[in-house]
Amino acid sequence: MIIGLTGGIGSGKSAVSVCFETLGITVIDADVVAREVVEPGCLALNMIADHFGDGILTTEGALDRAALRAVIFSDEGERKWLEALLHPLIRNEITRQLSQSNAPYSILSSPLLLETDQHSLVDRILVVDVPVELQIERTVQRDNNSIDQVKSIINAQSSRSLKQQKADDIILNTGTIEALEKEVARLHQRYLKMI
Ligand SMILES: CC(C)(COP(=O)(O)OP(=O)(O)OC[C@H]1O[C@@H](n2cnc3c(N)ncnc32)[C@H](O)[C@@H]1O)[C@@H](O)C(=O)NCCC(=O)NCCS
Ligand SMILES: Nc1ncnc2c1ncn2[C@@H]1O[C@H](COP(=O)(O)OP(=O)(O)OP(=O)(O)O)[C@@H](O)[C@H]1O
Repeated sequence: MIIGLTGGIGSGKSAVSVCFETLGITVIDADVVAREVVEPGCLALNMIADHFGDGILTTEGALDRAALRAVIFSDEGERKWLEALLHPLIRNEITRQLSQSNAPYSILSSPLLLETDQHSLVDRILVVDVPVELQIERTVQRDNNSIDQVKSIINAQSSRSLKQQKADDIILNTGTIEALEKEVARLHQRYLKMI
């Protein structure tokens, strides 16, 4: 069984993932996979440098993630171009990693589970949910980004209400990390019974 974990930027996917990993569950993180497919030497990185120019690379030849983030969240056309290149590669690598899991069930954590065809890889959808104001507050604190930058990323993602509609299970992450751990432990017991 594969559980798709989603939620907007800063909603708490990584925090939830840590709780599941502590319980022995394999978590594949689409953001981590997205980094793997653009490592130096990969064809995708060369294509990104051809398209955006060498200014999108660091002096060491790696992807300048902050520079690309600034470009794609201020220009929808460029974001679509990047997604068309990377999403098929990300999906292939996710599928490969999921097939190697030996855990009782696995989790695919992805901010774009519902926006991409990644949702077809999962059996259930778990949404980690917070009000947009808290999402912005936690992201600004974590990433040291401006409120406007975070808002432009949120605008590129599906709405809170659409995620709630598509969810089989919802974790409301407005409490403490301890409350989150308890909620994950409860869901874990439910999932084990479903296998
Ligand atoms: C633009 C990039 C280089 C910025 O890298 P950075 O290290 O600053 O951020 P990171 O990758 O950790 O992403 C942070 C968050 O941004 C949001 N985000 C990232 N890409 C997208 C996107 N295409 N659309 C909407 N939100 C996105 C997600 O909430 C994600 O969790 C990177 O996010 C990227 O390569 N994005 C395109 C690939 C993609 O769509 N990844 C999402 C997982 S499938
Ligand atoms: N219940 C909580 N109480 C306090 N802080 C929290 C809680 N849950 C998450 N956080 C903090 O909020 C920030 C965002 O959480 P997290 O990184 O897990 O979100 P995410 O959904 O993985 O984000 P992204 O989409 O950017 O990958 C982090 O700094 C995290 O430590």
